[in-house]
Amino acid sequence: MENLQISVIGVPIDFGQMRRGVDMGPSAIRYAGAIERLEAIGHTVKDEGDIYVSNAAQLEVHPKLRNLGAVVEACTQLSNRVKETVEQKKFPLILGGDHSIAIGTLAGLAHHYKNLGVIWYDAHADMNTAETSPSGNIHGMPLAVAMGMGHEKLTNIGGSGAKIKPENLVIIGARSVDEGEKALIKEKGIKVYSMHEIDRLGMTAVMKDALEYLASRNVDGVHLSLDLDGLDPLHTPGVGTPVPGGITYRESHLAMEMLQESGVLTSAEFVEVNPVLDTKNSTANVAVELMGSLLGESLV
Ligand SMILES: NC(=[NH2+])NCCC[C@H](N)C(=O)O
Ligand SMILES: [Mn+2]
Ligand SMILES: [Mn+2]
Repeated sequence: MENLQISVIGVPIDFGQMRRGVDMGPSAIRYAGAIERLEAIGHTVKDEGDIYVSNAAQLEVHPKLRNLGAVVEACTQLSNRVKETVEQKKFPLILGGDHSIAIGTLAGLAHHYKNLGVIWYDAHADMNTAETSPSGNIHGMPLAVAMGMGHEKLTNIGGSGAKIKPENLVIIGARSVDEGEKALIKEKGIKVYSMHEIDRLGMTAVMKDALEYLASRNVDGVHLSLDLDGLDPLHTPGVGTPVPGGITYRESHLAMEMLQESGVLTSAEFVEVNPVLDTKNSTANVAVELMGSLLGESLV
């Protein structure tokens, strides 16, 4: 296994949704031992600290995009930091924060990767716009924004236009998808492995197929965006929008191990860890354990 230079960037924001506390996610993940765990594998890990997010941020209020200004400000900073990290040939590992931060991550990656593959490990499809969103929560919108859809203050972060191609996206674990999102998935022909495919084919076949699909797209990098609510809330209770019937703990380790084995991963983010809703930091612990598998820890 290749030893990486990993830059850990925390994004302590909870403005992309309504359950306060997910801003403490980066701390919880650090306290669960993320840095030490990755160092033990043999990587060189630099904790770059957190992006500054004012916890009083009511920068711009928008009727259908909750805390728009605060999200734009944090994602703009994150986009710059991710861009710099890639330029320095380091592996960006982003700790959330709610999933709205993926807008910044993908915008930063897009400066370098012109044909990026994205694996979206999530109970949700996160491709609403202000028009389709049932909640107005921006954490349900990052994939739409990255595909170039939505409010221009969001789509212009890190430069205008689309940051990823719909045909380079793979969603794994979906089981709570809104009507507008379903229409968009159909329209764009997006590859989704819902819980149905995971149940039916098993995680081994799903990951094999997903990785072959991305390889066939000739991607120049692969970003993993892992929302802890992709797992079943039995394993990761500390999330704001839990959906029962999710991916198991073992299946998730297998998915991470297969992704590691493929050797294609170029960046990752772990989001939606909310310590206020958690029990004894168990969700942050799972995040760190999955990071271990993702970045090359071996069982024996
Ligand atoms: N990153 C997340 N947990 N997203 C949940 C989104 C839930 C719902 N689809 C919405 O738009 O509000
Ligand atoms: Mn989710
Ligand atoms: Mn999500």
